[in-house]
Parts: sequence; structure tokens; C-alpha cells
Amino acid sequence: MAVYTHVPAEEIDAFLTRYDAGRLVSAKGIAEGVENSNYLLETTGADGSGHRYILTLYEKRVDEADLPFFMDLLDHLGARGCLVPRFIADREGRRLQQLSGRPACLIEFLTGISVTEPTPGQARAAGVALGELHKAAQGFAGERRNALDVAGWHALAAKCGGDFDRIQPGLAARVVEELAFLDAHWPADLPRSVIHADLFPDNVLMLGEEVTGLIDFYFSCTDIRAYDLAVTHSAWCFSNDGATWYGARGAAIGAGYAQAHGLSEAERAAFPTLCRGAALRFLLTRAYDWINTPADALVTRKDPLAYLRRLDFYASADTSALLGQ
Ligand SMILES: Nc1ncnc2c1ncn2[C@@H]1O[C@H](COP(=O)(O)OP(=O)(O)O)[C@@H](O)[C@H]1O
Ligand SMILES: N[C@@H](CCOP(=O)(O)O)C(=O)O
Repeated sequence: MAVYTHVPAEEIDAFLTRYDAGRLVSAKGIAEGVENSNYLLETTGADGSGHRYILTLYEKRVDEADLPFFMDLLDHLGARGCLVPRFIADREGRRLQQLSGRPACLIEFLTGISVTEPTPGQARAAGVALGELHKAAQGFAGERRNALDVAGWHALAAKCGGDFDRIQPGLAARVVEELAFLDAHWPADLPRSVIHADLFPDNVLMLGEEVTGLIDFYFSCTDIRAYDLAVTHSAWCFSNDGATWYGARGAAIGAGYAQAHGLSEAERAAFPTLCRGAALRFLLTRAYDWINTPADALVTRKDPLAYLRRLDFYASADTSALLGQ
């Protein structure tokens, strides 16, 4: 469960008076997510016909100074037809507020559900949506360094240090070995752009095989564009525990992305390495959280070993196995 900051309903109701959003009807903490506190709000709506919003209080890894980047990016993408939520401005034009001592925003609610066992058709739709996002991101002037790039992985691995082996004996050595491989092979000259960097199934809202929303841009940054496809691939093409690989989903994501955006020969050639990087990145953040979150905390810790299994798979796969043809 991810509600780190509990906000009394009266406080949310008072907060809403800054907006043309009506009065609070109900506020429910959202269990999904691990980074921020999210509430689903129902209000009477400005015209009395009822409205839903997401209220997000920023915790943990989101730096308040980065919020204008995320807001401008979503404005840019939304204006180009991407189904992304808008940050709502209050009557004085402010989108960033303080609530219960945290930075907070009122955000447009998008319909749809997150799939847990994607069909190839849903995986293809996710690939198309990612390709369209990358096309729409062209011309976006904002830039944000990826704190979780190769240098960031080294820093995170150093913080976990000997604790890796408490998760699984031998994990520390495996991480060192993988970092050395990625240092030596990480591509230097592939096209870069703004990327989502966390397009897991829980960040894609769908109705059937249609994408209705892309959410959770709080890791978005400037990095290798095809790395975003690798992150998406690692999240969509395996069983949750990483033990089973679904080739049809991989081929579908690759085909959808190639149709919507295109993938060059150089990007294809580097794809297995990019996937190894993606797998290590999530292994490291999950391992860090595993080590530093008490086992009885309200938030559900995500299993780092599910990404070690993906890493092992990617270390012995080639592009045609990963993306089909
Ligand atoms: N704009 C939105 N529209 C509808 N649901 C949303 C929206 N934003 C977040 N949610 C819901 O809240 C959950 C957690 O949001 P998310 O941004 O992934 O949180 P976190 O940043 O903590 O990981 C999502 O899985 C989704 O159910
Ligand atoms: N997708 C990451 C964790 C970030 O979670 P999100 O709730 O912000 O999508 C993982 O699965 O490790």
C-alpha cells in the first residue's frame, strides 16, 4: 500500500476550495504505487455533475525541483495527442501546492485499468503508445539528467554493498560483474530523447487492447531512446517473478514500437545490452528498497530477484529472440 502521508478528509476538502473542482465527496487512498501517496478523489464537480481527480503527495525519490519538468512534459505530450494526465491549476494558476507538509498536485483522472497478464495485443498497443510518446517528445525543450544511469547504478550498488548477499548469496559479485560488462559495452552514440523510463503495465491504463492513459512520469528524463523500449520490454514480457519469458509479447512490443516510431539497425544491435541495463536498474532500486524498507512497512516491497532472473535471461539472448524476426 502506498499512502505514506495520511491527509484528513477535512484538509482535502479545504484544499479543494482553491480550485474550481467542487466539494469533496470521497477520498480513497490508492494501494498501487510505491513512490508517492495517491488518493482518488470524488467531488461534486464545478457544475455539480460529479468529477474524479487524483491527488498526489510527493515523497521519497521525487524532487520538488523536478516537478516543473514533469508538468511541462505532460503539457507538451498532451498537446500532441498523447493520453497523459494534466496537472490542474488552481484559480490563481498554481499547479504545485503544499498539503500536510508535502508538495502536492491535483491531477486529471484517466479511465482504464492496468493489466497484470498482458496479451500480445495489449503488449503491441503498449509498444505503439511508447513509439507515439517518443515521436511526440521530439521538440520538447526540457532536459533532465537520468539519476539512474550507469553512474547512478554504480552509486546505488555501492550503497547496498554487502547487504546484497542477505537477499541472495552471491548477488554482490553478480552485480559487480554486470556493472563491469555494462561499463564496457553501454552504447555511447544512440539517439537520445526524453523517455518515460518506467513504462510498466501498472503505468499504462487500458480498456481491452486500447491504451487509455500513460501515467507516472516521475522517472522521465533524457537518455537513450531505445533504452525506454528495453525498460518496457523487461516489464511486459515476463511473468512477475521473471521466471517465464513470453516471446509473443516481446515480438508484439517490438512490432508496435517499430510501426509507431521505427527502430534503427544500431538500436536493434544494442538492444540486448540495453535490456541488461534495464534489468540491472530495477534489480538495484528494488534491492535498495528491500534492504532499507522494514519488512512490516505498509508498502509492499518488490522482489529484486525477479529482475535478476530477467538479467540472466537477457545475458544469453540476442535481438531476434527478444524482438522477433
Ligand atoms: N491520472 C491518473 N488517472 C487514473 N489513475 C491514476 C492516475 N494516476 C495514478 N493513478 C492510480 O494510482 C496508482 C499509483 O500511481 P503511480 O503514479 O504509479 O504512483 P507512484 O508514483 O507512487 O508509483 C496507479 O497505479 C493508478 O491506479
Ligand atoms: N516500476 C518499478 C517501481 C516504481 O514503481 P511505480 O509504482 O512508480 O511504477 C518496479 O517495479 O521496480
